[in-house]
Amino acid sequence: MEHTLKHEVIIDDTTLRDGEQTAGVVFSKKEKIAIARMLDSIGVRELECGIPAMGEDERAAVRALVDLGLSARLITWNRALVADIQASIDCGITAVDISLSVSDQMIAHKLRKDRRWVKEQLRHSLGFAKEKGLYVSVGGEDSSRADLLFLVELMEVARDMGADRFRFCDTLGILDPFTMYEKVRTLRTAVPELDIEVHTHNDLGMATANAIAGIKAGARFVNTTVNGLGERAGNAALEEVVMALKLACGCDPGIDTQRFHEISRFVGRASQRPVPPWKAVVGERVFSHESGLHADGVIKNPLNYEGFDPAEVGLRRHIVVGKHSGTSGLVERFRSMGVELAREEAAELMDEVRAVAQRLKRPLSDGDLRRLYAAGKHDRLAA
Ligand SMILES: CC(=O)SCCNC(=O)CCNC(=O)[C@H](O)C(C)(C)COP(=O)(O)OP(=O)(O)OC[C@H]1O[C@@H](n2cnc3c(N)ncnc32)[C@H](O)[C@@H]1OP(=O)(O)O
Ligand SMILES: O=C(O)CCC(=O)C(=O)O
Repeated sequence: MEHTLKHEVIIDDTTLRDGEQTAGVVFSKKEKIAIARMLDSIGVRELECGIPAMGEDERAAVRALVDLGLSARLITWNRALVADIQASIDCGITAVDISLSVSDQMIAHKLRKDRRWVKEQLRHSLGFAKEKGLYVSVGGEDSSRADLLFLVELMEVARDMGADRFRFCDTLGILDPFTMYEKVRTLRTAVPELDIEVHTHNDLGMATANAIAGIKAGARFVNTTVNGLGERAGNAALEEVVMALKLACGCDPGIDTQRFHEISRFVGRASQRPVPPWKAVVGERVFSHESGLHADGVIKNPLNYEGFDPAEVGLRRHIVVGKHSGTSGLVERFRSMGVELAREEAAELMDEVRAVAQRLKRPLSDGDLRRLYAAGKHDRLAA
């Protein structure tokens, strides 16, 4: 496996399509516009923005997004049906994902067709889309369970008919990164003329890892959603994929990450799926340090215990005082409250700090600390 990325990576964010498919989530048109503007402004180059076949409300939202004149390319999701594609065209859309189930499981038991039908339907719908001058991603739903030779056949049809890329979907989120790498690499080698897009789900907690594996195997496009929203356990999170590309793969996809926290909070509210404080990259508390040795290390030099500067994603560092604290963390926390505490004084307070944290089952607030300090001072005066 190659460890450094040599090719460009384009983020196609599908918060407004797969993200909104999270069971129970609905974005208003206004929220869709705000999300699209935010993603566009931070440099996301492509937005999968809806499904015009759904009806008039969805079409109105897609049209409104088209009217924004964003820099990002807008792409819609379509079944391999001329009517779906026409509905996208009617919204002013010039790029479409044409989706077909490609695993034998789904071909037989969902579409209730056979491989020949899938190939024919691809030819028919892709032919229509190209005739209309559209940019096309051919979406292979359930690619991860499909026969690779059949995928190669479909990709060859797609390539020969002028498709712009093939979307390899781990629809059920069942792959591990090593298998993902091998499958995408095989397809990339077999049909090098057709770009690959990877779409991963988080059912086994590997959406981001699989997205990165697909990119490392040669995929040029990657799907993400803000906060990892999406069907079931969600998709690869935008903030995770971008930071992993930058920090673990040495590849900058050109995104201004400083607004990640703000965008995450907005999408959390709009989706009514609040972001857990421990959510990787954007969780409110992922730069909180309580453990004595960690707090000491991070105070001396943040790089000791932080892989990147919290400000890079719009967050702040917190020194938390609680059951696992040590003297350095306590001194630093008092300093931030305007109280200069000698190390010895802090050491004397430690037992009480632990006891309070243990009793309350939570970290100590500024108020708790002031009370402890005042009581300690009183004791010291009395002694
Ligand atoms: C993996 C994914 O996330 S793919 C994206 C899926 N997203 C969504 O489903 C959200 C939006 N969906 C909808 O609003 C509706 O399902 C619509 C408008 C697409 C279709 O609605 P309806 O016509 O009422 O049908 P329904 O929802 O029951 O869809 C099932 C039909 O679509 C067919 N179908 C499913 N996928 C495809 C495909 N890729 N290409 C062609 N037909 C397909 C099924 O075979 C079935 O056809 P049948 O009734 O002849 O058996
Ligand atoms: O484009 C496609 O075929 C489907 C994309 C998708 O949402 C999935 O497979 O999970």
